[in-house]
Amino acid sequence: MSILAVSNLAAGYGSIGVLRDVGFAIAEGEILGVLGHNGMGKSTLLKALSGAIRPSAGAILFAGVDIAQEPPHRRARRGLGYVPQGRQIFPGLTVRENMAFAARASGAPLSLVDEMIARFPRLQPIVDRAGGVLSGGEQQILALARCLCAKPSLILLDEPTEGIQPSIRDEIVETLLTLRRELGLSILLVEQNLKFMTDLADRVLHMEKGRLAFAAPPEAAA
Ligand SMILES: Nc1ncnc2c1ncn2[C@@H]1O[C@H](COP(=O)(O)OP(=O)(O)OP(=O)(O)O)[C@@H](O)[C@H]1O
Repeated sequence: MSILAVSNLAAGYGSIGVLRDVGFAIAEGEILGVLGHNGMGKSTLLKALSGAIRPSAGAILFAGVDIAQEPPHRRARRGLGYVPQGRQIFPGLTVRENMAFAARASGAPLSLVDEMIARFPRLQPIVDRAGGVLSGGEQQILALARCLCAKPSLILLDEPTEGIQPSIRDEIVETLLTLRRELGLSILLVEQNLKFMTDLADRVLHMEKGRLAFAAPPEAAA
C-alpha cells in the first residue's frame, strides 16, 4: 500500500504557478529520490506536501486520507515529517531542547529524544550545546534527529547533504537505512548529491519545470 499518493498537484506562490499536474506514489518503506536542476520546483514540491504552501489543485493522500488542504501541524501530527533546506533549528535552545520540543509538539513520547540521541552518536557530546553554535553538519543531523522525535512514518528531506562533509553524509545514509529497516520509515529525498542519492534511493524521479518528467533507477540517474 502507498504511504503517499499524489495526483494532479498544482502549487506556487501567489499568481506564480510552479508545480503542474504532479503525480506519483511512495510505497511504505520506500526511499524515493527527486532530482532536478536549480529552480525546477523540487523545494516547492516538498513545501506543498508539508503544508508550508497550500496547493491550488490536486490530491495528497497520506495513509489514505487527503491532506492537501490541511495546515502543516495537522499533517505533522499524522506522521509527515519535514526537514526543510536551511534546517531551521532553534538557535537559542540546546540540542536536547530542540528535540524535546519536537516530541512534545507532536505528542510523541519524550523517550524518543534519548533513542534518537543514541542513534546519532555525533549528537551525544553536544546535547547541551545551543543549536546556534553547531557546525553546518551538526545542525543537519540535529534537524533530522529532531524531525524523527515526532515519530514520522514519512519524512521529506530537502537537500540534507548541502554543505556537509562526506563522513557525516555517510553516517546519515547508514542511520536512515537502519531506520527504514527497523521502523519501516519512508523517505522522499530531494538532493543534488548523486552519490548520496545513489546510496539511498530505491527509485528516482526527475523534476523539470514543475513536472515530474521521467523515472529512472539511481544508477541511470548518476
Ligand atoms: N517564496 C517564493 N516566492 C516566489 N517564487 C518562489 C518562491 N520560492 C521559490 N520560488 C520560485 O519557484 C521556482 C521553483 O523554486 P524551487 O525552490 O522549488 O526550486 P528547486 O528545484 O528546489 O531549486 P534549488 O535546487 O535551487 O533549491 C523558482 O523559479 C523560484 O524562483
